[in-house]
Amino acid sequence: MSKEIYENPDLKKERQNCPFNKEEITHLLDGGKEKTIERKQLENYILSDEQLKDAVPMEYLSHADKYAEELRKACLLMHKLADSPAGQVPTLRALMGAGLGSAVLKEGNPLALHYVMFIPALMGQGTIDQQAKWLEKAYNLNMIGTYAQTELGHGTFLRGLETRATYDPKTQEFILESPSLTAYKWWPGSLGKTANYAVVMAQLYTKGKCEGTHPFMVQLRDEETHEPLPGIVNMWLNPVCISSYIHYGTYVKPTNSKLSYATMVFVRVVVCQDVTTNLRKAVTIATRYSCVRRQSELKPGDREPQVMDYQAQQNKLLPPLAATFAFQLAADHLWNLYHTANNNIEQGDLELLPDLHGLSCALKALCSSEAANFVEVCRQSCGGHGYMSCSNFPRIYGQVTAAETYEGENTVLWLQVARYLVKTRKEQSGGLSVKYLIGEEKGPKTVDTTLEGIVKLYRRAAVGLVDVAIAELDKSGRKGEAPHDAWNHAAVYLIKAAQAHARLFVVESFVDSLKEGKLSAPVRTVLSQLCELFIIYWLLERSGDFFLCSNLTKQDLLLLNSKYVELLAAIRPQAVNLVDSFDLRDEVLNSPLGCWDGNVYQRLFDEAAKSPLNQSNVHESFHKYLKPLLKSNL
Ligand SMILES: CCCCCCCC/C=C\CCCCC/C=C/C(=O)SCCNC(=O)CCNC(=O)[C@H](O)C(C)(C)COP(=O)(O)OP(=O)(O)OC[C@H]1O[C@@H](n2cnc3c(N)ncnc32)[C@H](O)[C@@H]1OP(=O)(O)O
Ligand SMILES: Cc1cc2nc3c(=O)[nH]c(=O)nc-3n(C[C@H](O)[C@H](O)[C@H](O)COP(=O)(O)OP(=O)(O)OC[C@H]3O[C@@H](n4cnc5c(N)ncnc54)[C@H](O)[C@@H]3O)c2cc1C
Repeated sequence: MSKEIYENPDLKKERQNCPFNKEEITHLLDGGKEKTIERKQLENYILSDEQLKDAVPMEYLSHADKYAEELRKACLLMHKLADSPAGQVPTLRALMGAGLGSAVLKEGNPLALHYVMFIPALMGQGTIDQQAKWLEKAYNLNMIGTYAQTELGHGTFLRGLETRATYDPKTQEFILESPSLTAYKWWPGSLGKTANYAVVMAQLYTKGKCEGTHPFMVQLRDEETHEPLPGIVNMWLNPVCISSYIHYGTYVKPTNSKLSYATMVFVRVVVCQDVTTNLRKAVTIATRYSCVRRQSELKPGDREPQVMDYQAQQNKLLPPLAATFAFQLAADHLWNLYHTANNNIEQGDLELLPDLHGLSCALKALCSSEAANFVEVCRQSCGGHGYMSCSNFPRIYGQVTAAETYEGENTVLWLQVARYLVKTRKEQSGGLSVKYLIGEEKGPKTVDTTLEGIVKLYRRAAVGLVDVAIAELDKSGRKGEAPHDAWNHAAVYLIKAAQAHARLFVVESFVDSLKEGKLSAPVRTVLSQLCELFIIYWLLERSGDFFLCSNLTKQDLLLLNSKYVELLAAIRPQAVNLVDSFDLRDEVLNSPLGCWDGNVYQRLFDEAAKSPLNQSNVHESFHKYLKPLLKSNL
C-alpha cells in the first residue's frame, strides 16, 4: 500500500485553487522549459547519489573533518561532473546556477575557486598557447587552481599589492617574491591545503620599472606529493606571466590596463545570480514556515492564526519575495551585457568596458547587500526556530554577507560606480547603460503614481543625485580643495547616487521584462503585482532621495503607502504558490522549516535528536565539572 504523503493542512489549503501556472514561472526563472528539464535531471543525477549525503550533520564535525568530508564530496562531485550525461560544461554551469553545490557541500566547496576564478582567468587572460597548455589540464582536473590576489595588507587597493614579479631578461624568467609579511597572499580559497597551482596577481617589474599588477601562473605544490615546492613560503620561482606582455624582453602595454581585472568582473556578474539563488532559498523557507506556524491571537477568541496573516509578517516577507524576481531579471540583463562586451573585447572593441565595469560593480553591491538584509529579515521572521543552525539561515546568511566583501568590498565598488556616473554625466558621452545621464530629462516634473510614473521618479532620483554629487565636488573645487580631497568629502553623496543608479537598473529590468515577456495573463498579473509592490517598497524606504529630486508630495507618499498595503493583501494568498514556483527541492533548501510538506515540528525534533549531546542522558562532562561544582558549596 503506498505510504500516504503527509502535507501540512495549512500548506495544502494554501496550494488549492492557484490562479496561475506555477510551471510557467519555473520555466521563466530557469530560462525556458528545456532548461527546467535539464536542471531537474541534474538535480536527480546529483541528489540521488547516497555517497553525496552527510553521514552526520556537518556542524558536529571538527574543522579538519569538515574539510576532509567536503573534499571527499567535492571530488566525487567532479567525477559525476565529468560523467554527466549533459556534458561537463553545461552541468557545471547548471551546478553553479542552481545553487546545487551548496546542497551537497554545506560548508563550502574546496574546488569552487578552480571553476569560478582559476579557469575564467585562463580563459579571459591566457594567450592561445597558454590556454592550449593549461585549459585541458584544468578541465580534466589534472591540476587544481585558485586565484591568489588578496594579501594580508591589501585586498581592495590592487595598485598597492606588494607581491613582485621581476623579469630577468638573461634567464627570461620571472622571480616572484613576497617582500614583507603584509605581502603574504591571504584569503584565496583553496590556497591553504587544496590547490597545487594559482593565478597570482603581482606587480610586474621589468628593466627597473613597475608596469602594474599582472596575472602569473604559479605552481604551488608538487603534483605527486602535494608538498609545497621549495621556497614557496616567501619566494616563488618559475612563474609564467599569463597573457604575456613581455615580447623579446620588452614590455608591451595592453590596450587597457584594466583588462587584467577581467576575472573579477566575471565573478561580480556570477555573484548577482548566486546571492539571488540564496535569497530564493531564504524566502521559500520563511514563507512556508510562516504558513505552518500559528501563533498568538488576531481575532479575540479565534484559533491562533497563521503568522503570515499578520500584515507585519507580509511586510517582512513579500518585498524579499518580489526582490528574487527583480534581481533574477537584472542578473539576466547583466549576464547578456557581459557576453556582448566580452565578445566585443575579444575583437578589440573596448567601448562597453566602462559600462560593464560600472554595472557589474553596481549590481554586485546592490544584490549582495539587499540579499543580506532580506535574508536576515527572513531569519527573524521565523522566531527562535529561525536561529537554529538546522534552519539553514545561518549558513545562507554567511554566504550572502561574504559576497558583500569579496570580489570588491561594496563601498569601494559603489565609489567605482560613482566615478563612472560623474564622468558620463560631465562628459555627456559613452554610458550606454546610463543613457538617462546624457542630455536633460525631458517632460513635466509632475508626479503620477502609475508604474510608468514611478519609474520616471526613479530616473529623476538617479540623475538628480548624480547632479547633487557633482555640485558638491564643484563646491569643494571652488573652495580650492584638491580633486582627491573633494572626492573624499563628497563620498556620501557619491554613494547615494551610485545606489540610486543601481536601483533604477533593477526597476527598469523588472518593468521591461514584464512588457517584453510572453506571459499568460494570470502570471503577468501576479508578477505585475510583485513588481509594483517592490518598486513602491524601495521608494518608500528611500523617500528622501525622491523628495530631493522630484516634485513628490506628502499626498503622493500617503497614496503610495495605501497602494503598498493593498498589494500586500493582494499577494498574500499566492505567497506559497509563488515560492513553490521556485521548484527548490528539500535537499537544496536543507531546512526543516522550509520543507515542501510542512512537517516542521517532527523534522525539527528529528534534527535535534542527531546532536551528539542527545545520544546520552548525562554527558560525561557532568562528572568532570558540574558535579564537583555542585558539591563544592561555594
Ligand atoms: C562545481 C563548483 C561550482 C561552484 C559554484 C560556486 C558559485 C558561487 C558563486 C560565487 C563564488 C565567488 C567566490 C569568490 C571568492 C572571492 C574572490 C575574491 O575576492 S578575488 C579578489 C577580489 N578583489 C577585488 O575585487 C579588489 C577590488 N579592487 C579593485 O577592483 C580595484 O582596486 C579598484 C577599486 C577598481 C581600483 O582600481 P585602480 O585603483 O587600479 O583604478 P582606479 O584608479 O580606481 O580607476 C582607474 C580607471 O580604471 C577603471 N576600472 C577600474 N577597474 C576596472 C575594471 N575591473 N574593469 C574596467 N575598468 C576598470 C575605472 O573605472 C577608471 O576608469 P576612468 O574613470 O579613468 O575612465
Ligand atoms: C569569504 C571570502 C572569500 C575570499 N576569497 C578570495 C579569493 O579567493 N581570492 C582573493 O584574492 N581574495 C579573496 N578574498 C579577499 C577579498 O577579495 C577582500 O577581502 C576584499 O577585496 C576586501 O578587501 P580588504 O579585505 O582589503 O578590505 P579593505 O579594503 O581593507 O576594507 C576595510 C574598510 O576600508 C574601506 N575602504 C577601502 N578602500 C576604500 C576607499 N578607496 N574608499 C572608501 N573606503 C575604503 C572599505 O570600504 C572597508 O570599510 C575573500 C574574502 C572573503 C571574505
